Amino acid sequence: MEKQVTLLSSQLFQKHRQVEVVLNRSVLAWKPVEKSRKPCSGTCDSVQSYSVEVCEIVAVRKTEDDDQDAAQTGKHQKKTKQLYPYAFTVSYVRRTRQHQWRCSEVTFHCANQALCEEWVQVTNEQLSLLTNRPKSLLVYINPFGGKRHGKRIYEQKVAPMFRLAGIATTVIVTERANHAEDHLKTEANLDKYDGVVCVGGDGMFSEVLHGLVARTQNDHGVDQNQPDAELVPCSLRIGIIPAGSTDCICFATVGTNDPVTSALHIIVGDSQPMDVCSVHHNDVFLRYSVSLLGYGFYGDVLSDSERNRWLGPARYDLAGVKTFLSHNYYEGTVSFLPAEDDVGNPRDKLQCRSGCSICQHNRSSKDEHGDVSEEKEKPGKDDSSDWNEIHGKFIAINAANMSCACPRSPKGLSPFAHLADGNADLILVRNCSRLDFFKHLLRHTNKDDQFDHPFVEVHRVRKFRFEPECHKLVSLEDLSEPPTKTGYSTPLGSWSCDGEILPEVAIQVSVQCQLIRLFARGIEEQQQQQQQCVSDDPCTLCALEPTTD
Ligand SMILES: CCCCCCCCCCCCC/C=C/[C@@H](O)[C@H](COP(=O)(O)O)NC(=O)CCCCCCCCCCCCCCC
Ligand SMILES: Nc1ncnc2c1ncn2[C@@H]1O[C@H](COP(=O)(O)OP(=O)(O)O)[C@@H](O)[C@H]1O
Ligand SMILES: [Ca+2]
Repeated sequence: MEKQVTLLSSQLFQKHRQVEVVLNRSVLAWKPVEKSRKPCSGTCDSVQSYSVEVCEIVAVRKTEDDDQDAAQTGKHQKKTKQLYPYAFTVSYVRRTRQHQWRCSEVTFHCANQALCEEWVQVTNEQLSLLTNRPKSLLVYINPFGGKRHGKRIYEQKVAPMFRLAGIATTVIVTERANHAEDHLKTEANLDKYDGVVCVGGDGMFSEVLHGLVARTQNDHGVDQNQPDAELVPCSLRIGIIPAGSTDCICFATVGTNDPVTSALHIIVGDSQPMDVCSVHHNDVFLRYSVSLLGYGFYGDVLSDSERNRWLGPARYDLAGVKTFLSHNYYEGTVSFLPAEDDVGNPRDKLQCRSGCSICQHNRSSKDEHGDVSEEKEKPGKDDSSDWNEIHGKFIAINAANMSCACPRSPKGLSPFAHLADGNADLILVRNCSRLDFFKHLLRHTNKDDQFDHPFVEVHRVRKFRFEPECHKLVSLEDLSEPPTKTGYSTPLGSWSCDGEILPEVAIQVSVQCQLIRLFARGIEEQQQQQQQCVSDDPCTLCALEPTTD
């Protein structure tokens, strides 16, 4: 282990007490010089010593007089200011409950100006060594996503933090659907940026995904229409500021749908690789999917919800109840190529968490530059002989490329699916009674296993195909127009692809391992959250107020 060299160590003043403050390359720590009179009285037996990892410092700056005046009104404070007239403030990530992050501040007062400036300078030097942090971002805001708060959320909660962290931004408020996608495909000068941020829901994320992936393939001469084309990974990371209706891509990669938490993950420069499903109809590229490809129930919910967009997120609940009551099923054939044996299975109870070993296992198949290494080329399962085929009548066919955890279903459609393992979980719900289907749906909201029903099966797959049984029904040619997002369901049903209706029902899907990266780190284990107890003010582990003198 690298020996930690102390870069700075001083006795400073914080909250009217003297503290020993130490900075090394990875940690900023401080503790009262006198033995703390009031140790944390919670269960964590933490003494009053605090530490913040340098990689979780948002900014350090000289504290302006105005800030000090506002904070210091009492007699003690005035005395502090006389004795220690110079001060600097460190803003840092503090973990609160349920994976939420907040930006906390601590101010240290110094007796002399040179010392204060040295602290600001040396800490800033350490921050500038963190090369994974974005310096310049291209931001797209959908002003009509979710409850239509996107612009306000960005301006009030996110922009001030980006400014604090010294991140330059170009902000585009979209004026129409596909504005962000078109801009990314053709106009945007991407060399200027370290990442792209979307403010909105899964649909807005999908626009940025399509824009970036298409641009990258174009730049490298890769034809997206070729189902077997080796797609080139995108170099820019994508950040999501959740302001949509479902926000499952944000929720499943960060652990919460909170704009401030997402902004902090962007600022600290997190990186989470993600699989992307490519969807083709014959040899024509249709769309990419990151969250849910759903046929039958979820396709019908989406088709129906589109006509009630004005309802905001509640449109899905209304459409959900209507679709549930109509109780349609669809006949067809699903064929799939199973995942390799060593990547777990959808019921193994191994949740994808920050630093997930199953996803790491696959990371070795793509190096940092996205080149394909031997591992990927090794002879694996043969595409032709290992395909399985299932014919049946299905209420729902869902391909979850990741858990799809969201506020409606905190464990998600497939709780043990992985963000970056190169596979998707294919869930088949066969025709069953309304009551049985209701029981299955209800299990998405509690701890019970939603796959533990005789009419449900689930497979981890690398590729799959679907062919509807259309000969008994109206053929596609008889329909005057293809199914559109304007909302009607056809006798054949339709696929919802991350919240967009696909124009075809017969599709071929292939999981593209780690095609993109997000400004996220996957959901942190509870333990990872608790490690920071000593740095919290107040101590979040004990949920106590800070012990002030
Ligand atoms: C009985 C309660 C059952 C609750 C079941 C909840 C399951 C929720 C799984 C959600 C998976 C979400 C996957 C993500 C999809 C998104 O990409 C996509 C686009 O998002 P965006 O609008 O933010 O752009 N969103 C969606 O497709 C929305 C899916 C929402 C489905 C809600 C279904 C509600 C079902 C209610 C049934 C109630 C039966 C009541 C009987 C009396
Ligand atoms: N300015 C705009 N006007 C209308 N539609 C837009 C605009 N910007 C983006 N969209 C579209 O709105 C749809 C929904 O956006 P999203 O942000 O996902 O919200 P929600 O989660 O409520 O569906 C997306 O399909 C996107 O293409
Ligand atoms: Ca996956």
